[in-house]
Amino acid sequence: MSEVLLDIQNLSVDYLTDKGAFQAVREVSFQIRRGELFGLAGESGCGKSTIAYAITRLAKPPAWTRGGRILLDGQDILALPEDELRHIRWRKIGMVFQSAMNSLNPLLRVEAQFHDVLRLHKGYSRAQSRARAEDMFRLVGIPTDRLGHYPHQFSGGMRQRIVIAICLALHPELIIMDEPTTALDVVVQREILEQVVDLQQSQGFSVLFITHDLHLMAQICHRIGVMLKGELVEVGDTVQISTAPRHDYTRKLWSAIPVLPTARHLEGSL
Ligand SMILES: Nc1ncnc2c1ncn2[C@@H]1O[C@H](COP(=O)(O)OP(=O)(O)OP(=O)(O)O)[C@@H](O)[C@H]1O
Repeated sequence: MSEVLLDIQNLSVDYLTDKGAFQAVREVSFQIRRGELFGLAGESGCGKSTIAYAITRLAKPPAWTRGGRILLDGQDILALPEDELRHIRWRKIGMVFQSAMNSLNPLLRVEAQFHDVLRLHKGYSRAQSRARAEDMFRLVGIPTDRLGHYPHQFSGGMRQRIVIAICLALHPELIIMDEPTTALDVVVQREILEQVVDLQQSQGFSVLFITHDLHLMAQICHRIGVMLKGELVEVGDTVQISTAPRHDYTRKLWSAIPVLPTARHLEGSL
């Protein structure tokens, strides 16, 4: 079994509102191993994104991480000073969110956006950034002569691939994908996720994949955690979660889906 990359221990996050503290995440613990695709499932509002933001420490008030530890490679992210955190964000943890394709700067050619990130985090020259950007474009299947184009010259699916490519350019150990393809049509969604699985296998990074779509999740993840109202009610191998769920709520989630999944059984590949 591979070593643990991310170890979340008893994580609790509140939102401090006028009416008092709302406990959005309560005592959640799970681990993600190196090279593992881990899915976090559960209905809207159960706390999935709150966990994603807590891991990156991008959560802003009124969110308040009340307790717990988030160890990345044994280092507690919650205890790090802000300047050290900046090194970890993007370099060690990459993020692709639902609206990521709109996070590209519309006024800058894509090549320049690669350079901004690579200069800032790796000190790359323009030529080094260009070479890395070309590699990344090849990796996500976009012709390299399109690096000089502006974001609006690409389709939504291609823009999302570009965001993934920029994220991968920094070689992160963990990529958090929060509903990364929800805004795209089903065919493009599938193509991108298949590509993420291929990239994950060739590059070896770990993924925390967040979606309300359990069916989709079961097709790409090795293990799945199921959340209900701020608590993690079940964690298991994808095959177990899809064929023999232990918790009533997991069964309920499956029964809400018309077809049973063909779970991707990747046990042993980790
Ligand atoms: N800024 C905020 N202030 C108060 N409550 C919030 C805030 N942000 C989120 N919440 C509440 O925290 C809970 C968890 O929200 P979160 O976005 O983490 O859920 P989620 O599972 O990711 O849902 P979705 O799939 O809809 O994004 C929800 O009940 C939400 O209403």
